[in-house]
Amino acid sequence: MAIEPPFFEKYKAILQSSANEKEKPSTVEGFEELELPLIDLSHLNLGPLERQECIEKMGQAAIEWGFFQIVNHAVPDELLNRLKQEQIKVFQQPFDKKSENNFLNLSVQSYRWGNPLATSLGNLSWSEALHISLKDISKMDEYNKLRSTIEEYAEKANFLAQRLAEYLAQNLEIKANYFQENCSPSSSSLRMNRYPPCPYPSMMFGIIPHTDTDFLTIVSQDQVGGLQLKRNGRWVSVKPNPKALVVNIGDFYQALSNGVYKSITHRVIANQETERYSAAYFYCPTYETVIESCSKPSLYKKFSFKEYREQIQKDVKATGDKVGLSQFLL
Ligand SMILES: O=C(O)CCC(=O)C(=O)O
Ligand SMILES: [Fe+2]
Repeated sequence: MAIEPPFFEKYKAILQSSANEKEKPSTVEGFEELELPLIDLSHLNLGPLERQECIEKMGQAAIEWGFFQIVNHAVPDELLNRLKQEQIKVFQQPFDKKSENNFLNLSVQSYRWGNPLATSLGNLSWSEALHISLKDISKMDEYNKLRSTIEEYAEKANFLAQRLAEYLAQNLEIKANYFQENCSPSSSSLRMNRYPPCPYPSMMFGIIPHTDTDFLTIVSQDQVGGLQLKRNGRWVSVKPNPKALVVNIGDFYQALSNGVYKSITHRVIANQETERYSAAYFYCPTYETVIESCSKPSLYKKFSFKEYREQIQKDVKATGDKVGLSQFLL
């Protein structure tokens, strides 16, 4: 039975009606490949000077790039490899099974593919994902070793995300226990992405341009590449580093830091030959948490995670896109 989602059937009409359009998404230019600022977390344990330098470097990357990569992050390679192997196994299931409502006993829409609301070439995406809200993890089926591996990974990722969020807070006027008070291991989520080879890499994305709805995201990616971020108005490719995890600032940290840290638009380009896997851990507060700028005058209205999500749902329905933080500008 076929494992691939029926991308072609779904996108056929858009592809045909756009066949003569000049306006194609710019997915295959010769993109510059850049190495993200590299933060060696082992420097945090060297001495007070090295520690301060490391924290400042992280803050500077969050200001100037909204992205950085970390090494010596204490998540064992063995665990990351195991997560990827389990991820491969689950995506190799037949499409009919993956798209069942109670697949793995997860909530509806945990398994996602393509862009269900796509109306034009610019918002077609050629990927599938398992988006797991970690509050649902205890009821998830084990399925090989998937659930227990996710549990193990989520614990490490949560610990790491909290530390990163707290170090970043030290450069700003954010209370030391802010994240401890507002985030819990079950308020975050893990999104496992699979990007199958795409026969139309010049016409569509792996994931369309977006910012992340969270404080920060930790991404583990394989060596295929394809992640791009918008930097100074241009798309640049992130050079994969087998030793590093990628970290990016999300909308909530941008709001909390009053625009100092940047939630940068990023995307994944499609690849004609090679399948790609990634896993993104979204470090989020509880739904009720109200996010408010840490300094005055505030750029943004205060909002709860719940309100933010509802606004996204409204905007996606109306415009096909999430709009995001600009909806909350004062
Ligand atoms: O696959 C990647 O490298 C990034 C994925 C991503 O941006 C996301 O899941 O939000
Ligand atoms: Fe993302």
